[in-house]
Amino acid sequence: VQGSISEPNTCSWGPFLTHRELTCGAPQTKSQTPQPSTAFKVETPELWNSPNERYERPRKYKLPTGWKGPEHCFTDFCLYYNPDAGDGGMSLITTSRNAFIVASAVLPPSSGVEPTAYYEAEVPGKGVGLIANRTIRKGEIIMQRAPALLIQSTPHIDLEREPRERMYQAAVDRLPERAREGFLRQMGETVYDKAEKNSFRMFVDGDRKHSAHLGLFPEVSKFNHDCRPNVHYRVTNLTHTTIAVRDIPPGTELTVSYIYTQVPRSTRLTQLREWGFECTCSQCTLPPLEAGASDARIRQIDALEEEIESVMSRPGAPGLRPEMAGKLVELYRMERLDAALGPALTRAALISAMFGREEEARGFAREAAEAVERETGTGRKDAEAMRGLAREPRGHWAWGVLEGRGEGKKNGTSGM
Ligand SMILES: C[S@@+](CC[C@H](N)C(=O)[O-])C[C@H]1O[C@@H](n2cnc3c(N)ncnc32)[C@H](O)[C@@H]1O
Repeated sequence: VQGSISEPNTCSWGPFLTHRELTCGAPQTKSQTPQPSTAFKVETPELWNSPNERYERPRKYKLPTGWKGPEHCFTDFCLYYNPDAGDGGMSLITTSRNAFIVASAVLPPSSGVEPTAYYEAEVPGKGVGLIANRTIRKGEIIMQRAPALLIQSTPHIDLEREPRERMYQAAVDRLPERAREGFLRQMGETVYDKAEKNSFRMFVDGDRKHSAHLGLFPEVSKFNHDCRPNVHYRVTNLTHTTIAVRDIPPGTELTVSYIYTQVPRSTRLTQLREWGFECTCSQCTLPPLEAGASDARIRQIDALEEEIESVMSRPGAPGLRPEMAGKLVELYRMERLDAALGPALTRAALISAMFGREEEARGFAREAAEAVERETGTGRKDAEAMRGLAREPRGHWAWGVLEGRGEGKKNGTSGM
């Protein structure tokens, strides 16, 4: 599973990392527009005191008290560990610089809903999964966790099997008992296999060399995949956060998406096969007629987003129509793409504001702020901008710039 310490949405849709796909979030570019801050930049501002700090000359990386290592080195990569770090112990296989960054980071304490809000159970066709024990409300944080194990991608890919297994085994052995047991309960035969099947991609040092890591969060790894998940996850500042994107009734499985899902079913199935399993989620197993209708909606979403993007990039946005806003959001909702609503609601709010449709603009903007925050974390500029629009649409830069145009012109004629 993926994510980055920094840009919250970076990679945060494709879940478990494989070395087949090391480019951060490659397939997701499209869905991220129009929020520039969620583009696939790999930045980790939260871990540095000043923007320049990460460019300072290398220094001696003296690890804070409690950290041990280096051990079991392979070229630049060694094992470091601290039984008191994170949520109950952390092991790192990385460079001394990265170990310093991670060891010095101040992580939020583990949090989320009470442990009895969900339970583990066998889910037909998927292995073990997580089931809601009570209604989990949209917006509730289910788990916020630090990694138990971080492995830099280079040794994961380059190291030969035997020394790698020894190094990984040592990293797991250094974890306190609870974290070690959690790690070993993850799906997979060997330690390497478990890392392959259960890790999230993370970047500890922006776009610098050796920044990419596999992050293992044993509790989080019990979420199964669904192409229309009811839980969104993000990886920011070394922390993995899962959050409900709709109300989840008791007895329902909690799911995240391992891939970018706004593609036709056949593409999703192929990607998940590469991943090593045949997807049995409700969307993948739809009868042919419904699967066809779903694919058609995905194509419609694509076409509409492209059209909106294209017309909005031209002066006066010729061809933009107010009804495009509601149509886009409606398609997302019909497809149950609740985990990816932020950009669509943001677009809808802006279009409504441009045409001076106050109530619509306020409504979309309010929802957009919540969705963007769920998807990218709190304190983001995009969410703040949407809150501003919801509060005071008439004060927004987009307000009324296309007012009086487009009403009744349903077929793309701009009237400009
Ligand atoms: C990270 S683990 C999820 C937890 C796992 N089910 C377990 O028992 O520990 C990922 C694995 O779960 C299974 N899985 C997850 N989602 C699935 C789905 N939608 N359809 C079929 N198998 C799924 C696959 O075997 C996949 O490799």
